[in-house]
Amino acid sequence: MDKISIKGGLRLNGRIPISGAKNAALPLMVASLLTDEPLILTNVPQLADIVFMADLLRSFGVSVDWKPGTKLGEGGTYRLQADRVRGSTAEYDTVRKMRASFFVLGPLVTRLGLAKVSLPGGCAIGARPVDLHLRGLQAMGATIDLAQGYVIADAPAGLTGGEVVFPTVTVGATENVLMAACLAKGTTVIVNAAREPEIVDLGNCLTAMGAKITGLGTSRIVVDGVDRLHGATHSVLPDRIETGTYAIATAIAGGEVELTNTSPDLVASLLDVLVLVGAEVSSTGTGFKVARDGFHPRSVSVNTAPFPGFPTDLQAQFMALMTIAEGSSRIRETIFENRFMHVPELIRMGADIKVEGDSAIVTGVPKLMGAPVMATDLRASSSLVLAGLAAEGETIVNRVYHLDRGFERLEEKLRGVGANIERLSA
Ligand SMILES: CC(=O)N[C@H]1[C@@H](OP(=O)(O)OP(=O)(O)OC[C@H]2O[C@@H](n3ccc(=O)[nH]c3=O)[C@H](O)[C@@H]2O)O[C@H](CO)[C@@H](O)[C@@H]1O
Ligand SMILES: C=C(OP(=O)(O)O)C(=O)O
Repeated sequence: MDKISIKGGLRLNGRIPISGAKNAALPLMVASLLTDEPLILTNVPQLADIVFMADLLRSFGVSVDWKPGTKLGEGGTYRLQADRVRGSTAEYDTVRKMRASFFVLGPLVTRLGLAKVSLPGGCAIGARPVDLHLRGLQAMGATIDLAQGYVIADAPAGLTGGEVVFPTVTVGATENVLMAACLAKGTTVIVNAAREPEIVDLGNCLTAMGAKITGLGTSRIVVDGVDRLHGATHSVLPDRIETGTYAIATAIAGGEVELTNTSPDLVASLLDVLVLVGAEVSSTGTGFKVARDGFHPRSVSVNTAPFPGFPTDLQAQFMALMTIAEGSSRIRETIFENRFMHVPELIRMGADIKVEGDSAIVTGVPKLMGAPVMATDLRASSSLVLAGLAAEGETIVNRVYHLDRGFERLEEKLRGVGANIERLSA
């Protein structure tokens, strides 16, 4: 299994081009199931999860062709065409590896009247139930049965619009219901919808495919069903989690880095906090710059929250920064109940962190020390890379396959701004 070695202590300087968002690209690829015409997606990042999704869609008879981008940060182009959909079962082995596989449930049942998708099960960051996905589709007339670990959604005469009220903000269930509603008969109203930029991106693509959607980016989305959708070309929005991760990398290592092909608006909640930490942030034509020069970061407390709040997917990376800040911070995780798996690993590097219920109390130490570490999920792994940038000596991050799920050419991007980082192939 590959490992990543980081020799810490170097400041970062230069430019990092940001890739397309994994969490936008995955549901956008699934949206191809809603039409028999080609859906062309550009700025698609080259990641393990994208390859999984392409394989899953191929298993349903979708033709998937792609060509990679040529430059660092330039995404690939995917052409997906679901004119001969032949299957409607997403097997356990695929859904287990990648939870976004569950997003096919709504599109398959609305297009074919039947879908069978494995329950995803728990994962490293929490139980992650799918009850709200199912309740949403039931509100649109689907019959849901559970058998041998599979969800069977049945709507032989198609779905009908309804009111879907989410008691909790859920990105995935909003996406599942949004896609299903496009081909349902009548109007669907999604109440307490997620407002994440990835939902807006998906909605914009569906609109380009002929869907009738209003309220994107608000907590009330209204979809008037249409008989059919057509093909479209859509560019995947920049990855705000990758953007935020490299912004924090600059704050932890010091130096000045410009993040291009992105927008400060996507990570406004993080940038507000980084300014309090002591970083300088300034917009540029194609993104923004982050700089931290000559002084220690200050401690700032954060609570994770749905967009536009502080993203749970940046919590681990921000915690790495707080381990070397002056003073103490409280980092409260409100979205997932078990998203502190990075804490013991950061402690192995010399951090002072105590977990109290849903919060981690981080007291800054003068320096971290390199160590062999390993994380059990994607963003936790990236937090260990960031800690390694600031640590004295060598950090070896094991289980690199987590990082490959969500960070395109991470070593190359960090090396390009002066980090001493390399992949050690097994
Ligand atoms: C592929 C993708 O886009 N993944 C993102 C998506 O995950 P995902 O879509 O799985 O996360 P959700 O927004 O659905 O989860 C939010 C909360 O709702 C709960 N919940 C969710 C569904 C459900 O049926 N029942 C239920 O109780 C979850 O357990 C969690 O506590 O949003 C998360 C929250 O921003 C991010 O961390 C993930 O990176
Ligand atoms: C948690 C994430 O992904 P997933 O929802 O696929 O587990 C993530 O992207 O940080």
